[in-house]
Amino acid sequence: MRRGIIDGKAAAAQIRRRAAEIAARLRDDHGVVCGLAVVLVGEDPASRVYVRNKSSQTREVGMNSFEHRLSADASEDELLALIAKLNRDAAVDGILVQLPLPPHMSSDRVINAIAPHKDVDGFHISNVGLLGTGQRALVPCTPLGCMMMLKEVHGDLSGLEAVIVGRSNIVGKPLAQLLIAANCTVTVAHSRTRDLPSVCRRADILVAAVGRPEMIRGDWIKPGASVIDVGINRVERDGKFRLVGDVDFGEATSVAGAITPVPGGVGPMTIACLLVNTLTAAHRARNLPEPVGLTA
Ligand SMILES: Nc1nc2c(c(=O)[nH]1)N[C@@H](CN(C=O)c1ccc(C(=O)N[C@@H](CCC(=O)O)C(=O)O)cc1)CN2
Repeated sequence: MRRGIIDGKAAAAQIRRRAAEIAARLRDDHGVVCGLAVVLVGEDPASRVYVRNKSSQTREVGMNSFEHRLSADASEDELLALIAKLNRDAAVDGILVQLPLPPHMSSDRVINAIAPHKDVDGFHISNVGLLGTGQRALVPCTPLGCMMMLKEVHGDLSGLEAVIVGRSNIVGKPLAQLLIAANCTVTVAHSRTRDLPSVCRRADILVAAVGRPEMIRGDWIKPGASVIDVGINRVERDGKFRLVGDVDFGEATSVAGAITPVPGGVGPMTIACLLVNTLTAAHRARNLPEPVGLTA
């Protein structure tokens, strides 16, 4: 087991280097330039940053990036028409609609309109079902990044006790499926869990994905446990804004065996895994053998 602070930025950079090699091989050996379409609806400042980063990193690894922006008052039908066009576009291997969507749109309807084989977020109901039944799926990027980091720390996860705090569709639930598939014993805790601190203390792997700044305290952590902090919370301290996770990092570092920081932990891995999923989708669409050394 590797101990200490898990450097998500460095791990993501390494994945991008490997993604660039694979994209180059696709281009040189098969004449295919992979394409990722990213759709942003509205002007949410954080979403704009994430979309910009996704597009620039896509281009950096040698893939095509197609950015589509709709105004916040665009209709759901307009968005569905754009998705239908991208589904038909042979230059587009992956489609991603940045979340959250404005309140007048149904994210379920929108996500389920994406062709499942281009759903590089892994949110389409078909990919959710495939993952849940242990079949080949496109896997949501944040959970995929968490698994890569955990495998780097532990190697084999078999038999380990994992506690995930948070039951969202995009992190908690898919990560639970991946950890089960890796032979962990998995508990998904949430806001109604009784005596959350003692549930957390059971964990060899503790994942915090609740969106509550520094909720997980040092004395909730089993000594030596691996702590994966998925939270990204913007808080004001002494008149300045800063990012903190769902884990009290200062308290947790002296107890945990390994821990992801915020920023610089899970976040960068999310975007790197999007590139991985786009390459995976491009290989599967052409019945090419999937590249080795990319997934968890
Ligand atoms: N369609 C999707 N929408 C959203 C997803 C997603 O996976 N697919 N996840 C989040 C946002 N997100 C990617 O889209 C994302 C969030 C954070 C980071 C990141 O690198 N964070 C940095 C800090 C950045 C900052 O300064 O604000 C870090 O943790 O180091 C990347 C991607 C919701 N929407």
